[in-house]
Amino acid sequence: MANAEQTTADAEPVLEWVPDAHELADLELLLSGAFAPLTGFLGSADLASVVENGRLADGTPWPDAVTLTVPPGHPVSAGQELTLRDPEGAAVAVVKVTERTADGLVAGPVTSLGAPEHGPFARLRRSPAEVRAELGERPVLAVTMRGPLDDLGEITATARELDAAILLLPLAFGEGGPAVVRAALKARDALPKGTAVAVVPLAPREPEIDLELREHVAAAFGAHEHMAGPEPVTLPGPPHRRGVVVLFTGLSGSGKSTIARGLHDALLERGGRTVTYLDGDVVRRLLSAGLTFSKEDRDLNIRRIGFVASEVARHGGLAICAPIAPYAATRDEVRHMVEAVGADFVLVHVATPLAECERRDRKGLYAKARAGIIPAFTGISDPYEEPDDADLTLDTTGMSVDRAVDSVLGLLTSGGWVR
Ligand SMILES: Nc1ncnc2c1ncn2[C@@H]1O[C@H](COP(=O)(O)OS(=O)(=O)O)[C@@H](OP(=O)(O)O)[C@H]1O
Ligand SMILES: Nc1ncnc2c1ncn2[C@@H]1O[C@H](COP(=O)(O)OP(=O)(O)O)[C@@H](O)[C@H]1O
Repeated sequence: MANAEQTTADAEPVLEWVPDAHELADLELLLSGAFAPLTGFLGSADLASVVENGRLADGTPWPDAVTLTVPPGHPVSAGQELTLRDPEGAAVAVVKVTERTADGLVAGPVTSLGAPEHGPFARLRRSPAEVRAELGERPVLAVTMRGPLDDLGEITATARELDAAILLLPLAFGEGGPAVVRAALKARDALPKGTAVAVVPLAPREPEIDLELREHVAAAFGAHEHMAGPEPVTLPGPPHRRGVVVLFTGLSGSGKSTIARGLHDALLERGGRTVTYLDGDVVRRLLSAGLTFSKEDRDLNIRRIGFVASEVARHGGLAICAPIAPYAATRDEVRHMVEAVGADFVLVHVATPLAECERRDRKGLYAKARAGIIPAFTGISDPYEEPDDADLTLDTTGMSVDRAVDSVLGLLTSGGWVR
């Protein structure tokens, strides 16, 4: 992440940070006025009060912790300005930091550096003030939705009773966001003329808080009445249609690439799934060219592999990767990346013991590592954190390659990913 301290020509340090997707969505709502009366990220007093009794420290009702976390190692402190960037690097806002806590909280009012210009349905992301002006003096019935509306008749009848204009507020966040907006546009066409739509990037919270927050947002958009649309029923597709990433992890020489290649071939022979094998050598030559075997570079290598694999899985593909991936936290990051795109993550630990890997020493690397010619060699002079969350653990000592491949295929078949 490009979170750093940059230096401008006059040597003034520019403090910047890339918030996560949830924080960026909250930021947009703070800037647009949809989170009124909030004008910035909460400090510790407000936070404690909100958590304790659903009110800000001054007693104003507010249901949720709208906060920004910047790791304690970042140089920002109270009294400074922090520029917030989106993941593409565009500066979106400045926080005038009023408080910085030891556990990472950064609080303070935010100022916009320009409205979001792109993203699906950007033109429908209008501010509450714009929408209120458009709807004029009539009472407004706001309907917040996270999925399709199932009872347009009820909405029409309520609006008629109140003599109100209807405002659909699709709460678009993450992968499913565009589908919610499409559902709102479809509903608009079936509702009385004059029904308006404004997209609200409200990240979901736990149900009660979500509902309270929706009330606040609806009120900011000028609603006199608020209806919460039904919760979407999300039926994940069957596993053989879902994307899946199979990550082999283990020491050098444990058998990861041999089994991964065998699995790739077996899946192509069966057919029925699109398969991508991110070969370790190819990755190190292209995607991760120039990276070393330091902890930072190994982590970056694994994140890059995880990113590409999750893009494959996003579109329903099956991705196989076989790096050493020695660190548990980084493997976990990949799991989250994959799950975030609605795909499944399968971890195979090729747990062939070091002694056997060293005995095989296919590339002569262990001998060089022992001789100190290759520094920081996994298992010899660099750590390997054994997984405790593997879906399958294979010690290939005395095992044929076919049997190893069959056990992985068996796992994928029993999980329904392969038929
Ligand atoms: N210092 C050190 N430690 C471990 N491995 C080393 C090192 N230097 C080079 N090699 C060779 O690089 C291969 C491992 O690369 P990976 O990309 O899988 O490693 S990592 O996941 O980023 O840790 C690994 O290949 P495999 O044997 O296929 O695992 C080694 O051949
Ligand atoms: N059951 C098995 N599964 C995988 N590899 C095995 C097995 N039995 C012996 N081997 C041998 O072990 C070596 C593993 O090397 P490789 O697949 O390159 O490991 P890695 O990718 O983990 O570094 C190969 O020479 C392979 O033929």
